[in-house]
Amino acid sequence: MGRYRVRVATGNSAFSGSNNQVQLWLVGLRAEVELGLRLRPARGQMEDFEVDVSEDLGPLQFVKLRKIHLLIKDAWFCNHITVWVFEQSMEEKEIVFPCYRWVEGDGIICLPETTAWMIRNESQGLFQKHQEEELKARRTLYGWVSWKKGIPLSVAAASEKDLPLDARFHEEKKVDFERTRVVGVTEIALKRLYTLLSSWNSLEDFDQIFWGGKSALAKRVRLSWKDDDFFGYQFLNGVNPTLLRKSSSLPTRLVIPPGTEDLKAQLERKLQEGCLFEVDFSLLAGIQANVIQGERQHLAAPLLMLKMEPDGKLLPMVIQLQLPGSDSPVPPLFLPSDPSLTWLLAKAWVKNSDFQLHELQAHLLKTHLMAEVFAVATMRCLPGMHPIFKLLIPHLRYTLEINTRARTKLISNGGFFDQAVNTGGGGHLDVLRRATTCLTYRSLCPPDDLADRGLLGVPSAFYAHDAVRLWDIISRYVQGIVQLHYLEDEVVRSDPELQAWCREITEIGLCKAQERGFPVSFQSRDELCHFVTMCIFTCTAQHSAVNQGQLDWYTWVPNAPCTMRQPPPTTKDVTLEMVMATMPNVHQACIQMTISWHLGRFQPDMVPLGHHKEQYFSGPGPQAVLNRFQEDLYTLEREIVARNESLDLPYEYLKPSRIENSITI
Ligand SMILES: CCCCC/C=C\C[C@@H](/C=C/C=C\CCCCCCC(=O)O)OO
Ligand SMILES: [Fe+2]
Repeated sequence: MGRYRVRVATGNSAFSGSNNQVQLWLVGLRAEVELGLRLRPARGQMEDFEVDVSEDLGPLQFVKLRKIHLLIKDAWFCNHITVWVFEQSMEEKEIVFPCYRWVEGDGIICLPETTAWMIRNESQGLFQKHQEEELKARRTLYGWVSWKKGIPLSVAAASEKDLPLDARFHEEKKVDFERTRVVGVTEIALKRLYTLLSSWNSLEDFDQIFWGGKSALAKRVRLSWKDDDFFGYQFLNGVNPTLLRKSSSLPTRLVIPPGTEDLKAQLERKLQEGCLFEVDFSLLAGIQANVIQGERQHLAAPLLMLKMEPDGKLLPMVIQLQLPGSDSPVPPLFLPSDPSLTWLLAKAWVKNSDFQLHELQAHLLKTHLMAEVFAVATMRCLPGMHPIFKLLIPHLRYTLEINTRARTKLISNGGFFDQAVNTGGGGHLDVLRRATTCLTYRSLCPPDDLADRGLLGVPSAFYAHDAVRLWDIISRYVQGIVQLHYLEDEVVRSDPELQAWCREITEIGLCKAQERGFPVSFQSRDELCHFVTMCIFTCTAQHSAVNQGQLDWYTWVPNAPCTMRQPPPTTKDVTLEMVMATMPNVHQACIQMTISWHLGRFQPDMVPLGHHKEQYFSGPGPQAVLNRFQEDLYTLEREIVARNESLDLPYEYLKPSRIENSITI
C-alpha cells in the first residue's frame, strides 16, 4: 500500500498523441492494480497524476498499458512511463519503464522496469514469461527474406508500407524525404529542358547542369578533378577509402610490356621504399554491362598503382584497365606521361569502377545491408529489457525503411542502377554477390582492416586515423555498458538470448558467414564487446565515411562517372570526342547529380552519434558511461577541427558532430 505518482511521457513527433483513452496498471511482485485512469496522451507532453493504492504491490516490475478506442484507432507514441513510490518511512523512489514505441490497437502492452534484466532470475519467472511473449510477437513482425540469392538476408517487406510502424520514418523524416525526392525529380526535368538545345561536346558542358555546386568541396572537385594528386587523395580520404592497400609485391596481373622496363624499375624501387600502393578492381572482371535505352554500356576491371610521396601526396604511377587475358595477353598500361586526354580517360575509367565498388560494396553491402541484418536479428532475438538491445536500438533507427526504399528505388528493376549505371541491369547484383563472398569480419573492424591494408600510421590517411580513434571510443562505451551487466565471462556464455542473437546474425542473416570469420557464439565479454563495437561503428562512423562524400565527390560527374558508354581505350590516341562519347550523357549525369545530392545531403532531423534522447537505461552507472562516451567524442571533435585547420582539404566525414547515430539515408 502507498501513494504513487505516475508520469506518462508522449513522443514529440507529429501525430504522437492520441485521441484514444489509455488505461494503466501497476504490476508488483506481490500484486497488480488497475489505476482506473482514462487519459488522452498529448504530443510532446508529460502528464502526471497521483494515486493511493491500498494493496501491497511489492516492488514494481511492470507497467501495463492499453489504448481504448471507441470508434477511431489513433496510434500513440509512448516515450516512457515513470513512477515515483512514496512508502511509509521510505524516501521517494523513482522507477522508469521505457517504451519508445507506437501503441496501436487495443492489446495490453507490458513495460518492464529498466533494471529488470539484472533481477530477472529472482523474480518468479515473471520477466522470463514476458520476454518469451515479446519475442514471439517480434518474430511475427520482423521476418527474414532472401531478396536476391547470394547476398545477406533482408527484412520481409515488399515496400516501406509493409514494415512495422516502429520501423517506419517518423512524420518529419518522411515529409523531408518525399519533398527531396520531388525536388530532385523536378531538377532533372528542368535540366533536361535547359540542355535540350545546348551542346554536349566538351567537359565544360557539364557546367550546364552543375547548378552552383551543392557543397564547397564539390566546387573544388570541379576545379581540381584532373590533377593527379587530387585523384590519388580520393583513395585515402574521399568517399571510398576502403580499397587502397599497401603493396607487398608487384601484382601478378601487372604484366609489364616490352620497352617499359624503367616503369618496372620505378615500381620496384617504390616497393622497396615501402611507399607503393594499389587499388585493384578485379571484382568487376567479367561483370555483364548494362544496356540503357538500347545503348550498350561498358565496364573495366582496372588496377591502379600509386606512390606515397614524402609530403603525404598519393600519386598515380600506372593504370591497367583490363586483366591480362587470352584476347589481350599484355593489356596496355596508361601513364601520367601519356597525352593528357588519354591519361584523363584512363583515370575516369578508374573512378567509374570505384563508383561501382563504392556504392555496392562499401556503402550498400558493408554498411546498409550489414546494419539491416543487425536490426532484424536484434528485433527477433533480444527482448526490450536486454542490455544489448538497449545499447544497439538507438543505432538501428530508420535503417529498415531506408534499405527497403533502396531495394525498390535504386537497385530494383528500373531503378537508378538500371537507369544510369553501367553495372545496372543485373550486373550490380553479381557485384553484390561477389562482394558478399569476400565480406570478412576483419574488414568491418578498422584496427584489423587498416592493419591488413597497411594504412595504420600513414600521416595523410585521415580516414584511417579518425576511424581508429572512433573505434577505440566506441569500444570503451560498449565495454562500459557490458561490464555493468556481465560481471564475468560465464554470464556471457550462459545468456541464451545473446547467443541466439549471435547465431541469427552469422548463420541466418549473413548466410553462414562463420567461414568469413564471423562468430557463432560469444565466449567472453571481450568477444562480445568487439562484435558490438563493430555493429555500432558500422551503423554510425563507417556509414558516415562512405555516405556523406557522395555530395562532395559525385555531383561533379566527370570526377566519378556513374556509367561509361564506350569501351575502355586500347591505344593512346584518345580524342575529346571519344571522352565525351564515353562519359555519361546529359540525362544520366543529371540522375547521378540528383541521387548523389539526395543521399549525401545533411539530414535535417539527424541525431549525432551518442546523443540520442531515448533513455533505455537508468541509474548512475549507464549514465556515467554515456557521459564519458560523449566527452570522448567531444575531445575527438576538437582534435579533428584543429587538425583540419592546417589542411588544404579538411577531412570532415568522421567528425563526431557529423556522424549520424544510425543509418537513415
Ligand atoms: C547512388 C547509388 C546508391 C546505391 C545504394 C547504396 C546505398 C543505399 C542508399 C539508400 C538509398 C535509399 C533510398 C533512396 C531512394 C532515392 C530515390 C530518388 C528518386 C526516385 O524517387 O525515383 O544509401 O544512401
Ligand atoms: Fe547511405
